[in-house]
Amino acid sequence: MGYTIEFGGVERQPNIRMLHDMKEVVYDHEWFRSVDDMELYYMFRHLSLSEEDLKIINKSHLRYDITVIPPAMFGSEFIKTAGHYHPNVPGQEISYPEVYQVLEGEATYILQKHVGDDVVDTVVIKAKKGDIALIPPDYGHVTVNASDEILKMANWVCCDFSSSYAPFRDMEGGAYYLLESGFMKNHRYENLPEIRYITPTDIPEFGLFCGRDMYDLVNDTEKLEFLKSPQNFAGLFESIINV
Ligand SMILES: O=P(O)(O)OC[C@H]1O[C@](O)(CO)[C@@H](O)[C@@H]1O
Repeated sequence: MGYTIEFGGVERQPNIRMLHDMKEVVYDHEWFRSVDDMELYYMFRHLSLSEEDLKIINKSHLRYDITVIPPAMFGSEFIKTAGHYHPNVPGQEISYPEVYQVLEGEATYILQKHVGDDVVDTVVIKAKKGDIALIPPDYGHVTVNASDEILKMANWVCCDFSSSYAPFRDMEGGAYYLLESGFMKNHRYENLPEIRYITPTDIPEFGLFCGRDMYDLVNDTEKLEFLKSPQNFAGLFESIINV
């Protein structure tokens, strides 16, 4: 099967996340056992509109990706990404952040912050077309498509690290599942905080504006410095996540 997109006049081939990749993290294990493997979502990584842009992006140690998540249910749970954390920036006590923009459809971003063994903060950002959602340093994150439309979203991220999936797998998913009936705590996590809801927002300091295509930052990659050196922007991240 597969799914392709056209970007920069080129047909792009995705990495495909299969249902069986999600064995440990789905809420409804009974449903999981009752269905065959299937394609879930499509990840188009390292995109650029031109060769010139690609040189700039690579030189800047950045990555622009598009992810397409068609609507689906995992039994009673809405389709979601596997969930991952980013590692710390070498030599720093802070992990790499990321920024998403919804290109089509609606996204529900579920963020969780770990301190030691505990999740100390859980944040939900509901985003629609054009909206910007920042994943600050030290927040693991899952994207849910809780709609009946295709979700297409883009991200800018530093390309110098690999994501860590084990914390989500080990806990059988994120801190909260999003079910048809609403958010459900994952009881494998102890003392979970209640969800805080924040809204997508412009971040002028990073050149990010809801409704303005963030791909254009390829022409102003200094604005994306926060993705590589988050330690220099800690105060700003705090003010964005703690509104
Ligand atoms: O890596 P996951 O958790 O499957 O999430 C999917 C999306 O997240 C990213 O890895 C960026 O964090 C995208 O490249 C990818 O398409």
